[in-house]
Amino acid sequence: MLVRIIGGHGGVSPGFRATSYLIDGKLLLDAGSVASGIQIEEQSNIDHILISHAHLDHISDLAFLADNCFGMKGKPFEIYANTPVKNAIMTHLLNDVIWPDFTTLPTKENPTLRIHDVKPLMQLVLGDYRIMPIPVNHSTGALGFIIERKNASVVFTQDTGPTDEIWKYAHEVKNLKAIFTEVSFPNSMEKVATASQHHTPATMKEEIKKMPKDVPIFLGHLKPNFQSQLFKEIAEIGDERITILGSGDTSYVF
Ligand SMILES: Nc1ncnc2c1ncn2[C@@H]1O[C@@H]2COP(=O)(O)O[C@H]2[C@H]1O
Repeated sequence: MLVRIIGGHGGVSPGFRATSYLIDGKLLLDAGSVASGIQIEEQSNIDHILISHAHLDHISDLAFLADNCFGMKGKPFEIYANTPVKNAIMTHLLNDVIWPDFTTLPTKENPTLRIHDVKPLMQLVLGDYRIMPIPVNHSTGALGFIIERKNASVVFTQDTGPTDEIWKYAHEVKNLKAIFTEVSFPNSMEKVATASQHHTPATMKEEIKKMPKDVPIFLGHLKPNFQSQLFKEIAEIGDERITILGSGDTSYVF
């Protein structure tokens, strides 16, 4: 499984892109930077898109992806989201006011985007991938995913504060190769992190105790304005398994 970090930050600023991870060029995990971060031909090769939650930094590029690839693919981008998240996207983004409803364009029968309901804890099979969507502690309907292909499984919590269920599932997974999760705010901003359901390095240090042992941990969603403080405080966790997602277009093979 090749995981390409198109964008791995918790905000947008020069050098920092919002969350979009591309798996094997075909399966996209969140649409925070897919349109701004990769070429249009690569965008049009994507088959399936998992959306973790409805916050703008995870869905904004659905709009630009649809516009870029309109009429190019010959088939829709198949999007999978929890029902409240799907409803939010349709009501607040693809509502023919903020952006055209690309789930009916160019035609209802053969649209640019098609959004399917994901049921939490019901396994989804998309091509070669088996995907378990698991509720996490973030905004309404937020899901993390455990994705398995052949002999590799990877946990993606996406945005979350301290959470439990996904770690219970992670302990049951065979061939777990990596955990992608988040640290958004420095320790001095723990109140904001708690209010907005995110981690600080201090809360991540506790969270790591719930995770399966000896599995590499990738930390993303750092807020752009707190990079240097976050790098320092994450180093102070003192865990050799940790890699911080950087600003470059980086890929990892599992
Ligand atoms: N209570 C809050 N106080 C300050 N900022 C917040 C609060 N709630 C949400 N936010 C910010 O709004 C952002 C929405 O997207 P995120 O969840 O990535 O990160 C969130 C925070 O950066």
